[in-house]
Amino acid sequence: MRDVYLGVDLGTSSAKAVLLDGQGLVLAQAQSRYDVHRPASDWAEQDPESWWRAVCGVISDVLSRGPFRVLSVGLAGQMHGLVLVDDAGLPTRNAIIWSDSRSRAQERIWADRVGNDTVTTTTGFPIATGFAGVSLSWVRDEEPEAYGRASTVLLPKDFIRYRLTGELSTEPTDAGGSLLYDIRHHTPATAIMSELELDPDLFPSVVPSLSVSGAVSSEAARETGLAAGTPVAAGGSDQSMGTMVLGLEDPSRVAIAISSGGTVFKRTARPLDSRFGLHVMPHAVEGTWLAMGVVLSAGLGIDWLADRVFGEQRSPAALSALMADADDVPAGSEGLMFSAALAGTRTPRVDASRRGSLVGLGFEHGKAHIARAMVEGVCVGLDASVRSMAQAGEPIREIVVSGGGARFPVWRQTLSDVTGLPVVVSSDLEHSAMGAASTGALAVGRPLETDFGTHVGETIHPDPAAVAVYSELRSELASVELALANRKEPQS
Ligand SMILES: Nc1ncnc2c1ncn2[C@@H]1O[C@H](COP(=O)(O)OP(=O)(O)O)[C@@H](O)[C@H]1O
Ligand SMILES: O=C(CO)[C@@H](O)[C@H](O)COP(=O)(O)O
Repeated sequence: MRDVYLGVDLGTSSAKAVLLDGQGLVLAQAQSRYDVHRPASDWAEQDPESWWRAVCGVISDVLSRGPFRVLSVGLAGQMHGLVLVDDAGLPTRNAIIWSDSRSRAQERIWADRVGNDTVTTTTGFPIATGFAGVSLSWVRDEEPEAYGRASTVLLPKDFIRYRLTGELSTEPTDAGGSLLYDIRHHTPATAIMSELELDPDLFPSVVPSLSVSGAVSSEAARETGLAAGTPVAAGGSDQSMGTMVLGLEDPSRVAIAISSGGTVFKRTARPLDSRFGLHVMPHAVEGTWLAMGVVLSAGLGIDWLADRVFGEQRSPAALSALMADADDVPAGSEGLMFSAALAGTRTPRVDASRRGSLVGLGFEHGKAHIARAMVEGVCVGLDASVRSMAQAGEPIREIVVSGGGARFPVWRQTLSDVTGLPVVVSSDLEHSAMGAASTGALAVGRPLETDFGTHVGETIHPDPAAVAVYSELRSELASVELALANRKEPQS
C-alpha cells in the first residue's frame, strides 16, 4: 500500500482531487464539474450539497486507483463566497459566490457607514459585491429568515472541511478574502460588523493554514472512502495554495491562473500598498502576504460563449475544439475587440456595474474570432494587474501560468504577447489541489521531498509582431471602456 497525500480544490467550475507521493509525484487525479446558478441577473449561486457530492466523487475516484494509505488531506477553494449554516450545519440558503453582483445597495451602505478606506486598511480588500461580508448584508436585508437561522458564516472550502470533519473553522487566507477579517490584528473585524449590524459571533474560529484542523469523521469516511481519523489540514484559498507549488521563490516571477476567473498573484514579504488597486491578504505561510489582481471572468466567459451563445455542449471536447479554432485566428482577431468584463471589475477598480462589449463585428467574423477576442480581452485585463504589481515595487520578469485554461496554446501565447513577458507553463495545472496536498503534508510534519521550481513545462516567448498588435489593442480597449463608463445602468 503506497503512502500518499490528498489535495482537494473546490474550484468554481469543478472539484478536483490529486494524490501525491512523498516526492510530489501525481499518482492520481480526478475532476467533477458543477454549475453556477444565475436565477436572476447579477446573481451567481452554487448549491453546497452539489459541492459535497462532487468532492465525495473525486475522492472516491482517486482512491479507487489504489491501494493507498492517505496520510493527510489538504483543502483549497474558490475565495470570497458566503455559506451560511444553521445549528445543525445545514445551509440556510444556496452559497452566494464571488462572481455575484446583486448586492450593490449593500455596497453603498458599507461605503456610507464604514467607508472604503477603513475597510481596505482593515481587511486588505475594497468594498465590493461578491465578498462574503457584503453578501451577508444582502441576506440580512433581503432574506431575514435565512439570516436569522444561520449560526455560522463559512467560506466555500470551509463547508467541505465541516462535512469532512465536523469542525466549523476557517484559516487566515480565506478569512482575509471575506471582508469580515482584520488582517492587521488577525481577528474578526468586529468593529466593522457591529457598525453594519452584522453579528460578529457568526464568524468561525480561525486556525493556521499549515495546521491540522480536524480529522475525517466516520460519516465522511463512509461517503468518501477515506479512513476515519485521517488528519485534515486547514489549507487555504485557491491561489494561496497554488503559490506553495508554482516555484515562486524567484521574486521576479508572478503566477497567473486561467481558471473560472483569471488571477494574477504573488507571495510578498510585506503587504502591498492598496493604492495600486490590488487585493492584499495573509498568505498561508505566517508572516508573508499574497497580492492579487483579478479578471472576474476568464474560463467562465469561454464556457458561457460555448454554452449560452454558441449553443454547444460545455464538454471538454467542445471547449478544446473552440480554443483550437481560436488559436488559428491571427493576433488581433481581424479587428474584433472584446472588453471581457462580463461580471464587472474588481482590480484595479471596483465596478460591479461594468459589462463586456464586442466591438468591430463584421461578416468576416465567426465563433473562433469571438472566442479569440475574448481571450485577448481577458489577457489585457490580466496585464493591467501585472503592471500594477510592477508599479507597487514588485519586479516582474516572468510569468508562470496554470489553471484549466493554461492547457490551451491560445491562452499561453496570447498572455505572453499581451504582457511582452516569457510565460513558463507549470507542469502542475491543478496548482491549487497540488498546493493543498503539499500543505497537508507540511501540517503532519512530512514536507514533500521535491523542488516545485523544477515542475515546469515549456517556456513561451512573446512574438514581436503580436506584441505590437496588442499594444494598440490595449489602448483601443481603454478608449472603448472610457466611452462606455458613463453608460446608464439598466434597471433589473
Ligand atoms: N478538462 C477540461 N477540458 C477543457 N477545458 C477545461 C477543462 N477543465 C477546465 N477547463 C477550462 O478551464 C476553466 C476552468 O478552469 P479551472 O482551473 O478548472 O477552474 P476552477 O478552479 O475555477 O474550477 C473552465 O471554465 C474551462 O474553460
Ligand atoms: O475572486 C477570485 C479571486 O479574488 C477568484 O479567482 C476566486 O478565488 C475563484 O477562483 P477560481 O475558481 O477562478 O480559481
